[in-house]
Amino acid sequence: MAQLETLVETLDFATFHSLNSKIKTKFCESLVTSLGKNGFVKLVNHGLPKDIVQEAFQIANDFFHLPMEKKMLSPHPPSDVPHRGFSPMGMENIGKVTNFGVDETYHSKVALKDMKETYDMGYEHDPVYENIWPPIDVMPKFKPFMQKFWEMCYVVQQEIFEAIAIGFHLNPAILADMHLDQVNEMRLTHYPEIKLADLESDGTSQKTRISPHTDFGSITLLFQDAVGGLEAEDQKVKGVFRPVEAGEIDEMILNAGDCMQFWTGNRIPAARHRVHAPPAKQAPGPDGVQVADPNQVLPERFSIAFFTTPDRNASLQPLNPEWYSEKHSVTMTAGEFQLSRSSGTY
Ligand SMILES: O=C(O)CCC(=O)C(=O)O
Ligand SMILES: [Fe+2]
Repeated sequence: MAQLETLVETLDFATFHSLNSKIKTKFCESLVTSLGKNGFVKLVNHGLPKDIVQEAFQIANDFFHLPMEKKMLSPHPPSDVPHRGFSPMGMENIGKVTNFGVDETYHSKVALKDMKETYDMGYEHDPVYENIWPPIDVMPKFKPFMQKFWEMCYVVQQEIFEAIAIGFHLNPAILADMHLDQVNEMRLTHYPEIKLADLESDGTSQKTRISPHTDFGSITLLFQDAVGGLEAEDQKVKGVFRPVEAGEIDEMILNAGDCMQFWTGNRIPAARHRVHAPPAKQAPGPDGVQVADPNQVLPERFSIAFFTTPDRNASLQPLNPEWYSEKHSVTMTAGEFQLSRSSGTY
Protein backbone atom coordinates (compact mmCIF):
# COMPACT_ATOMS: atom_id res chain seq x y z
CA MET A 1 0.00 0.00 0.00
CA ALA A 2 3.05 2.31 -0.11
CA GLN A 3 1.59 3.47 -3.41
CA LEU A 4 -1.22 5.28 -1.55
CA GLU A 5 0.98 7.20 0.86
CA THR A 6 0.32 10.94 0.67
CA LEU A 7 3.10 13.32 -0.28
CA VAL A 8 1.42 16.68 0.09
CA GLU A 9 1.66 18.55 3.40
CA THR A 10 -1.03 20.97 4.58
CA LEU A 11 -0.05 24.41 5.90
CA ASP A 12 -2.14 27.12 7.56
CA PHE A 13 -1.60 30.31 5.57
CA ALA A 14 -3.11 32.42 8.37
CA THR A 15 0.33 32.13 10.02
CA PHE A 16 1.81 34.19 7.19
CA HIS A 17 -0.15 37.16 8.55
CA SER A 18 1.25 36.78 12.06
CA LEU A 19 2.45 40.08 13.53
CA ASN A 20 5.31 38.20 15.12
CA SER A 21 8.03 38.34 12.45
CA LYS A 22 9.77 35.22 13.78
CA ILE A 23 6.58 33.17 13.43
CA LYS A 24 5.96 34.62 9.98
CA THR A 25 9.50 33.83 8.79
CA LYS A 26 9.29 30.31 10.22
CA PHE A 27 6.06 29.75 8.33
CA CYS A 28 7.66 30.96 5.08
CA GLU A 29 10.61 28.64 5.60
CA SER A 30 8.30 25.68 6.14
CA LEU A 31 6.36 26.59 2.99
CA VAL A 32 9.57 26.49 0.98
CA THR A 33 10.65 23.24 2.64
CA SER A 34 7.30 21.56 1.90
CA LEU A 35 7.22 22.78 -1.68
CA GLY A 36 10.81 21.71 -2.11
CA LYS A 37 9.98 18.07 -1.34
CA ASN A 38 7.55 17.36 -4.16
CA GLY A 39 6.55 20.70 -5.67
CA PHE A 40 3.10 20.40 -4.09
CA VAL A 41 1.58 21.76 -0.87
CA LYS A 42 -1.97 22.35 0.40
CA LEU A 43 -3.01 25.64 2.00
CA VAL A 44 -5.93 26.31 4.32
CA ASN A 45 -6.96 29.79 5.51
CA HIS A 46 -5.49 31.32 2.38
CA GLY A 47 -7.96 34.19 2.40
CA LEU A 48 -10.39 33.12 -0.32
CA PRO A 49 -13.77 32.64 1.38
CA LYS A 50 -15.31 29.19 1.09
CA ASP A 51 -18.59 30.51 -0.36
CA ILE A 52 -16.67 32.20 -3.17
CA VAL A 53 -14.86 28.98 -4.07
CA GLN A 54 -18.19 27.13 -3.90
CA GLU A 55 -19.75 29.69 -6.21
CA ALA A 56 -16.89 29.27 -8.69
CA PHE A 57 -17.59 25.53 -8.81
CA GLN A 58 -21.32 26.22 -9.24
CA ILE A 59 -20.58 28.55 -12.17
CA ALA A 60 -18.34 25.89 -13.73
CA ASN A 61 -21.05 23.29 -13.24
CA ASP A 62 -23.70 25.54 -14.84
CA PHE A 63 -21.44 26.38 -17.77
CA PHE A 64 -20.38 22.84 -18.66
CA HIS A 65 -23.97 21.57 -18.42
CA LEU A 66 -25.12 24.02 -21.07
CA PRO A 67 -25.99 22.43 -24.41
CA MET A 68 -22.92 22.13 -26.65
CA GLU A 69 -24.16 24.80 -29.07
CA LYS A 70 -24.38 27.30 -26.19
CA LYS A 71 -20.86 26.47 -24.97
CA MET A 72 -19.63 26.91 -28.53
CA LEU A 73 -20.79 30.53 -28.45
CA SER A 74 -17.51 31.29 -26.65
CA PRO A 75 -15.16 28.99 -28.58
CA HIS A 76 -11.43 28.62 -28.04
CA PRO A 77 -9.54 29.71 -31.16
CA PRO A 78 -8.39 26.75 -33.27
CA SER A 79 -4.75 27.28 -32.18
CA ASP A 80 -2.83 26.63 -28.96
CA VAL A 81 -2.34 30.36 -28.24
CA PRO A 82 -4.03 32.18 -26.61
CA HIS A 83 -5.81 30.01 -24.06
CA ARG A 84 -9.21 31.67 -24.13
CA GLY A 85 -12.76 30.34 -24.28
CA PHE A 86 -14.31 26.89 -24.42
CA SER A 87 -12.48 23.80 -25.69
CA PRO A 88 -14.63 20.70 -26.21
CA MET A 89 -13.31 17.26 -25.40
CA GLY A 90 -10.46 16.16 -27.66
CA MET A 91 -9.37 19.68 -28.62
CA GLU A 92 -6.43 19.99 -26.26
CA ASN A 93 -4.14 17.10 -25.41
CA ILE A 94 -1.45 18.00 -22.95
CA GLY A 95 -0.01 14.53 -23.62
CA LYS A 96 1.22 15.79 -26.99
CA VAL A 97 3.77 18.05 -25.27
CA THR A 98 4.24 15.90 -22.24
CA ASN A 99 7.76 15.07 -23.36
CA PHE A 100 9.11 18.29 -21.84
CA GLY A 101 11.42 17.21 -19.03
CA VAL A 102 10.64 13.55 -19.61
CA ASP A 103 13.11 10.99 -18.38
CA GLU A 104 12.46 7.92 -20.51
CA THR A 105 13.80 5.65 -17.79
CA TYR A 106 10.63 6.38 -15.84
CA HIS A 107 8.13 8.08 -18.12
CA SER A 108 6.18 6.73 -21.06
CA LYS A 109 6.22 8.79 -24.23
CA VAL A 110 2.84 7.42 -25.34
CA ALA A 111 0.50 10.38 -25.93
CA LEU A 112 -2.79 9.74 -24.16
CA LYS A 113 -6.06 11.43 -25.03
CA ASP A 114 -7.36 13.85 -22.36
CA MET A 115 -11.03 13.18 -21.59
CA LYS A 116 -11.83 16.72 -20.50
CA GLU A 117 -13.46 19.96 -21.62
CA THR A 118 -12.18 23.35 -20.49
CA TYR A 119 -12.95 27.05 -20.32
CA ASP A 120 -9.97 29.45 -20.21
CA MET A 121 -9.78 33.13 -19.35
CA GLY A 122 -7.01 35.69 -18.97
CA TYR A 123 -6.68 39.10 -17.36
CA GLU A 124 -9.47 41.31 -18.67
CA HIS A 125 -7.00 44.19 -19.24
CA ASP A 126 -4.30 42.12 -20.93
CA PRO A 127 -2.99 44.23 -23.84
CA VAL A 128 -2.24 41.20 -26.03
CA TYR A 129 -5.20 38.79 -25.85
CA GLU A 130 -8.92 39.35 -25.28
CA ASN A 131 -11.19 37.15 -23.26
CA ILE A 132 -13.90 35.13 -24.99
CA TRP A 133 -16.82 35.33 -22.58
CA PRO A 134 -20.05 33.33 -22.77
CA PRO A 135 -22.74 35.75 -24.02
CA ILE A 136 -24.38 37.67 -21.19
CA ASP A 137 -27.86 36.30 -22.00
CA VAL A 138 -26.50 32.73 -21.80
CA MET A 139 -24.75 33.16 -18.44
CA PRO A 140 -25.33 36.63 -16.92
CA LYS A 141 -23.25 36.00 -13.78
CA PHE A 142 -20.27 34.35 -15.46
CA LYS A 143 -18.16 37.37 -16.47
CA PRO A 144 -18.70 39.55 -13.36
CA PHE A 145 -18.13 36.64 -11.02
CA MET A 146 -15.05 35.30 -12.78
CA GLN A 147 -13.48 38.77 -12.89
CA LYS A 148 -14.05 39.17 -9.15
CA PHE A 149 -12.70 35.67 -8.46
CA TRP A 150 -9.62 36.45 -10.58
CA GLU A 151 -8.87 39.60 -8.58
CA MET A 152 -9.18 37.72 -5.30
CA CYS A 153 -6.90 34.92 -6.50
CA TYR A 154 -4.34 37.48 -7.69
CA VAL A 155 -4.11 39.05 -4.22
CA VAL A 156 -3.49 35.63 -2.66
CA GLN A 157 -0.97 34.73 -5.36
CA GLN A 158 1.13 37.82 -4.59
CA GLU A 159 1.11 36.95 -0.87
CA ILE A 160 2.24 33.42 -1.67
CA PHE A 161 5.11 34.79 -3.77
CA GLU A 162 6.12 37.04 -0.90
CA ALA A 163 6.05 34.05 1.43
CA ILE A 164 8.24 31.98 -0.89
CA ALA A 165 10.76 34.82 -1.25
CA ILE A 166 10.93 35.29 2.53
CA GLY A 167 11.29 31.54 2.95
CA PHE A 168 14.42 31.69 0.79
CA HIS A 169 15.67 34.85 2.61
CA LEU A 170 15.46 36.86 -0.62
CA ASN A 171 14.04 40.32 -1.23
CA PRO A 172 10.36 39.73 -0.26
CA ALA A 173 9.15 41.41 -3.48
CA ILE A 174 11.45 39.58 -5.91
CA LEU A 175 8.79 37.15 -7.18
CA ALA A 176 5.72 39.37 -6.81
CA ASP A 177 7.47 42.06 -8.86
CA MET A 178 7.74 39.64 -11.78
CA HIS A 179 3.95 39.15 -11.75
CA LEU A 180 2.61 42.68 -12.17
CA ASP A 181 1.07 42.27 -15.64
CA GLN A 182 -1.19 39.34 -14.68
CA VAL A 183 -0.30 37.19 -17.67
CA ASN A 184 -2.04 34.39 -15.74
CA GLU A 185 -4.65 32.01 -17.01
CA MET A 186 -7.69 30.74 -15.13
CA ARG A 187 -9.00 27.40 -16.29
CA LEU A 188 -12.25 25.64 -15.43
CA THR A 189 -12.05 21.93 -16.24
CA HIS A 190 -14.85 19.38 -16.49
CA TYR A 191 -14.06 15.70 -16.75
CA PRO A 192 -17.35 14.08 -17.85
CA GLU A 193 -18.33 10.76 -16.32
CA ILE A 194 -16.55 7.86 -17.92
CA LYS A 195 -16.47 4.08 -17.64
CA LEU A 196 -13.43 2.92 -15.74
CA ALA A 197 -12.77 0.44 -18.54
CA ASP A 198 -12.39 3.34 -20.97
CA LEU A 199 -9.52 4.82 -18.99
CA GLU A 200 -5.99 3.68 -19.65
CA SER A 201 -4.85 1.03 -17.18
CA ASP A 202 -2.83 -1.58 -19.01
CA GLY A 203 -1.82 0.12 -22.21
CA THR A 204 -4.85 -1.06 -24.20
CA SER A 205 -6.78 2.20 -23.92
CA GLN A 206 -5.16 5.52 -24.80
CA LYS A 207 -7.44 7.68 -22.65
CA THR A 208 -6.99 9.39 -19.32
CA ARG A 209 -8.52 12.42 -17.60
CA ILE A 210 -5.38 14.54 -17.96
CA SER A 211 -2.02 13.14 -19.04
CA PRO A 212 1.11 13.52 -16.91
CA HIS A 213 2.56 17.00 -17.36
CA THR A 214 4.24 19.86 -15.57
CA ASP A 215 2.51 23.25 -15.52
CA PHE A 216 4.32 25.86 -17.60
CA GLY A 217 4.08 28.88 -15.31
CA SER A 218 5.22 29.96 -11.85
CA ILE A 219 2.86 28.32 -9.43
CA THR A 220 -0.70 26.99 -9.84
CA LEU A 221 -3.47 27.66 -7.33
CA LEU A 222 -5.70 24.62 -7.80
CA PHE A 223 -9.08 23.66 -6.38
CA GLN A 224 -10.64 20.25 -6.88
CA ASP A 225 -14.02 18.78 -6.00
CA ALA A 226 -14.43 15.65 -3.86
CA VAL A 227 -14.17 13.07 -6.67
CA GLY A 228 -10.39 12.60 -6.51
CA GLY A 229 -7.97 11.17 -9.04
CA LEU A 230 -5.30 13.89 -8.99
CA GLU A 231 -1.85 12.39 -8.55
CA ALA A 232 1.64 13.87 -8.32
CA GLU A 233 4.96 12.21 -9.00
CA ASP A 234 6.98 11.26 -5.96
CA GLN A 235 10.28 13.11 -6.40
CA LYS A 236 12.08 10.38 -4.48
CA VAL A 237 10.64 7.52 -6.56
CA LYS A 238 10.52 8.77 -10.13
CA GLY A 239 7.70 7.32 -12.20
CA VAL A 240 5.52 6.67 -9.13
CA PHE A 241 2.44 8.87 -8.86
CA ARG A 242 0.75 9.32 -5.50
CA PRO A 243 -2.74 10.69 -4.79
CA VAL A 244 -3.30 14.33 -3.91
CA GLU A 245 -6.37 13.58 -1.80
CA ALA A 246 -9.44 15.76 -2.09
CA GLY A 247 -10.21 17.74 1.08
CA GLU A 248 -12.67 20.56 1.69
CA ILE A 249 -13.78 22.33 -1.48
CA ASP A 250 -11.82 25.48 -0.55
CA GLU A 251 -8.60 23.65 0.21
CA MET A 252 -6.01 25.18 -2.11
CA ILE A 253 -3.44 22.97 -3.76
CA LEU A 254 -0.29 24.81 -4.75
CA ASN A 255 1.92 23.22 -7.33
CA ALA A 256 5.09 24.62 -8.78
CA GLY A 257 5.48 25.11 -12.51
CA ASP A 258 8.52 25.05 -14.77
CA CYS A 259 9.40 28.71 -14.11
CA MET A 260 9.60 28.17 -10.35
CA GLN A 261 11.95 25.27 -10.98
CA PHE A 262 14.20 27.50 -13.13
CA TRP A 263 14.19 30.38 -10.62
CA THR A 264 15.09 28.12 -7.74
CA GLY A 265 17.62 25.94 -9.57
CA ASN A 266 15.34 22.94 -8.85
CA ARG A 267 15.04 23.76 -5.12
CA ILE A 268 11.31 23.77 -5.82
CA PRO A 269 10.66 21.11 -8.48
CA ALA A 270 7.88 21.34 -11.06
CA ALA A 271 6.28 18.01 -10.26
CA ARG A 272 4.62 16.03 -13.01
CA HIS A 273 0.99 15.35 -12.22
CA ARG A 274 -2.03 13.76 -13.84
CA VAL A 275 -5.69 12.96 -13.22
CA HIS A 276 -6.79 9.37 -13.54
CA ALA A 277 -9.17 7.03 -11.70
CA PRO A 278 -9.10 7.69 -7.94
CA PRO A 279 -7.92 4.70 -5.90
CA ALA A 280 -11.21 4.73 -3.94
CA LYS A 281 -12.96 3.68 -7.14
CA GLN A 282 -10.99 0.49 -7.29
CA ALA A 283 -12.93 -2.18 -5.43
CA PRO A 284 -10.99 -4.19 -2.82
CA GLY A 285 -10.38 -7.68 -4.17
CA PRO A 286 -9.22 -10.87 -2.41
CA ASP A 287 -6.55 -10.26 0.24
CA GLY A 288 -7.37 -6.57 0.23
CA VAL A 289 -5.61 -6.10 -3.09
CA GLN A 290 -7.16 -3.25 -5.06
CA VAL A 291 -8.85 -4.56 -8.19
CA ALA A 292 -10.61 -2.20 -10.54
CA ASP A 293 -14.17 -3.10 -11.56
CA PRO A 294 -14.13 -2.05 -15.23
CA ASN A 295 -17.92 -1.68 -15.34
CA GLN A 296 -17.86 1.10 -12.79
CA VAL A 297 -18.64 4.56 -14.02
CA LEU A 298 -16.46 7.33 -12.64
CA PRO A 299 -18.53 10.38 -11.75
CA GLU A 300 -17.87 13.68 -13.46
CA ARG A 301 -15.17 15.81 -11.88
CA PHE A 302 -14.51 19.56 -11.78
CA SER A 303 -11.37 21.53 -11.04
CA ILE A 304 -10.37 25.19 -11.14
CA ALA A 305 -6.79 26.22 -11.81
CA PHE A 306 -5.26 29.70 -11.56
CA PHE A 307 -2.01 29.37 -13.48
CA THR A 308 0.18 32.20 -12.26
CA THR A 309 2.53 33.20 -15.05
CA PRO A 310 5.51 35.59 -15.05
CA ASP A 311 5.43 38.88 -16.93
CA ARG A 312 6.35 38.30 -20.57
CA ASN A 313 9.69 40.10 -20.32
CA ALA A 314 10.71 38.43 -17.02
CA SER A 315 13.97 36.50 -16.79
CA LEU A 316 13.96 32.83 -15.89
CA GLN A 317 17.49 32.91 -14.49
CA PRO A 318 17.90 31.75 -10.85
CA LEU A 319 16.78 34.25 -8.20
CA ASN A 320 20.08 33.70 -6.43
CA PRO A 321 23.10 33.50 -8.80
CA GLU A 322 24.59 30.79 -6.57
CA TRP A 323 21.73 28.49 -7.59
CA TYR A 324 22.76 28.42 -11.23
CA SER A 325 22.89 24.96 -12.75
CA GLU A 326 23.16 24.28 -16.45
CA LYS A 327 20.49 21.57 -16.30
CA HIS A 328 17.84 23.93 -14.93
CA SER A 329 18.71 27.05 -16.84
CA VAL A 330 17.00 28.75 -19.80
CA THR A 331 17.99 31.97 -21.49
CA MET A 332 14.51 32.58 -22.98
CA THR A 333 12.29 35.26 -21.49
CA ALA A 334 9.23 33.98 -19.66
CA GLY A 335 7.04 35.04 -22.61
CA GLU A 336 9.14 33.10 -25.11
CA PHE A 337 9.12 30.08 -22.83
CA GLN A 338 5.31 30.10 -22.46
CA LEU A 339 4.89 30.22 -26.24
CA SER A 340 7.34 27.37 -26.75
CA ARG A 341 5.58 25.21 -24.13
CA SER A 342 2.05 25.86 -25.41
CA SER A 343 2.99 25.06 -28.97
CA GLY A 344 1.47 21.79 -30.17
CA THR A 345 -1.09 21.28 -27.42
CA TYR A 346 -4.02 21.99 -29.76
O1 LIG B 1 -7.93 18.75 -12.65
C1 LIG B 1 -6.96 18.79 -11.91
O2 LIG B 1 -7.04 18.54 -10.70
C2 LIG B 1 -5.60 19.14 -12.45
C3 LIG B 1 -5.62 19.87 -13.76
C4 LIG B 1 -4.25 20.21 -14.25
O3 LIG B 1 -3.28 19.67 -13.80
C5 LIG B 1 -4.06 21.23 -15.29
O4 LIG B 1 -5.05 21.68 -15.89
O5 LIG B 1 -2.91 21.63 -15.52
FE1 LIG C 1 -1.50 20.78 -14.28
